Amino acid sequence: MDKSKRKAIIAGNWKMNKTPSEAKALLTELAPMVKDADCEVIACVPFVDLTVALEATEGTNIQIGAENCHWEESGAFTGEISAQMLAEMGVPYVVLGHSERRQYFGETDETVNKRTKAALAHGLKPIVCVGELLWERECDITEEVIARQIKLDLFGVSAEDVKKTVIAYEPVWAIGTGKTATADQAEEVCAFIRATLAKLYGQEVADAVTIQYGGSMNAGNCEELLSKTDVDGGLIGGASLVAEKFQPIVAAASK
Ligand SMILES: O=C(CO)COP(=O)(O)O
Repeated sequence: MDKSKRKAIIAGNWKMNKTPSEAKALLTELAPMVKDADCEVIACVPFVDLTVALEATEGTNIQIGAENCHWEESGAFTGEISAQMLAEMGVPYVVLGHSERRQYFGETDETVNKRTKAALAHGLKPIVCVGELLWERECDITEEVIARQIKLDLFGVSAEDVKKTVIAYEPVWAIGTGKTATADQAEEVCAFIRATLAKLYGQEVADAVTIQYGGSMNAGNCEELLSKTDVDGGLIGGASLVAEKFQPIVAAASK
């Protein structure tokens, strides 16, 4: 399938940044700057910012996402937020399996899989993050690691649901380090992800899935990264926290 037929998605992942008042200010500033975007624009924000973010973006083309969700609907899981709760709020997207969750909060492929299924069951679109550590790249097992994550994270997810799922390729060594994967490195792995999806679900499904690159994407490097055949968008951390830094990435994806 021609890349132009896939919807490009530029998503900010704010991580643990922005209080509710700061969230409102950023989204209010950003909305007019991206109103003519020819791609999907998403801001994934801390749970406590969701209400204000949904209000501030009402009637705009910015969609809101959460940064995680639990797989149970409710229960004795102190500190957790369920997919059902997010769905009732009207949150359309949720980031799952981010490397920071895997690294610092014990997230495993098994729990990413459970969260992904719960999100889909409640009509949320998951942005499932995969990516290799530096030593895994140096040991030349990047493809092995990525194939394993894709297979386990999507285990038991139907082809129809995979089409609603966004995959974000985020090499862990490129996150917040200022060290970006080259466009060729990003393309190589994003193409490998699509080939893995094709093996599991068939080419038609694989061709329909949006695959993002994430890891120090910014105004200076986004154009080359986004020009690649299998890179359909970006998941952006640092550069999503300032409207003037995020807007050029949206503009590059809209070309
Ligand atoms: O982790 C990321 C997005 O989820 C990338 O973060 P940076 O853009 O800050 O490297």
